[in-house]
Amino acid sequence: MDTKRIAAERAVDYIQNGMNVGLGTGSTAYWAIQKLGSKVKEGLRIKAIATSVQSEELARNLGIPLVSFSEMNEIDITIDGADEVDQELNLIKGGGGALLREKIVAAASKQLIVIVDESKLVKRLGTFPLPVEIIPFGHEATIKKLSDLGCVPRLRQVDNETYVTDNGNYIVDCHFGNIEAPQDLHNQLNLITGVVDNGLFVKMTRRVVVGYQDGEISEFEK
Ligand SMILES: O=C[C@H](O)[C@H](O)[C@H](O)COP(=O)(O)O
Repeated sequence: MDTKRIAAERAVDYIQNGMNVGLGTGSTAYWAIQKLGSKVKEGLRIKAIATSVQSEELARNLGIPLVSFSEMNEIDITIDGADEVDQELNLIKGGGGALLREKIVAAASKQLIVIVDESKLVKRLGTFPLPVEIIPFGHEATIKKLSDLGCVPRLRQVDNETYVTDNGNYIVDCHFGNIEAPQDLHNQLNLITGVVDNGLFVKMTRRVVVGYQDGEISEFEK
C-alpha cells in the first residue's frame, strides 16, 4: 500500500477552483503535486507557489500554473509533508532541506494541511534530528552555539559535499532526543546569530492526513 500516496491524494480533495495553493516538498508532497497536475488537466483552476526548486520544476512539467508572492494576496491552502508529527500537530520538517521556503509558504497560508504515513506520528518530537538552516559564513561558530543548546549537531553532507539549500545556506541536523518544549526550543534556536530558521513548525498545522498500511486514512484537526 502506498501510504504516502493515499494521504496526499485525500488532501487534494480540499483544493477548490480559484484557490491559491502552496506546494510542499518531498516524496509525499510529490503525490499531491501529481494529483493536482491531473486535476488541472481535467479543468481545475488554481494558482500555485512552490516550496522548492524541485517542486517548482515538477509542477511546471505537469502544467500547474505557478505564481510568485508578488502575484497573489494570500495562499488558501498549502499541502506539505513532515518528518515527525506530534499529538498537538506540531512538526519537524526539513529532512529534504526545504524547511525555510516551506515555513515562509506555510506562514503565508490560511491553512496548512500535512500529509504523512503512519510512521511519522510520534508522542514527542525529537527522534528525527532537527534540521536547522544556517548561513555559511562562520558556520563553525554557529554550530558551536547549537551544541551549547544540548544537541549533537551534524553539518549535512551529501555525496561527501556540504549540502547547500535552495537559498544558498547550510543545514545542520541537530539530535536533541526528546524535545519537551518545541516552542521554547524554536525560539532559542532562532535567537542564535547565523541561524536562519529551524524545522520546528509549532501551532502552524490545521489538519493532518495520515495514510496507513491497511489502506485506511485518518484525519486530525486543530
Ligand atoms: O525538506 C523537506 C520537507 O520538510 C519534507 O516535507 C519532509 O522532509 C518529509 O518528506 P517526505 O514526504 O519525503 O518524507
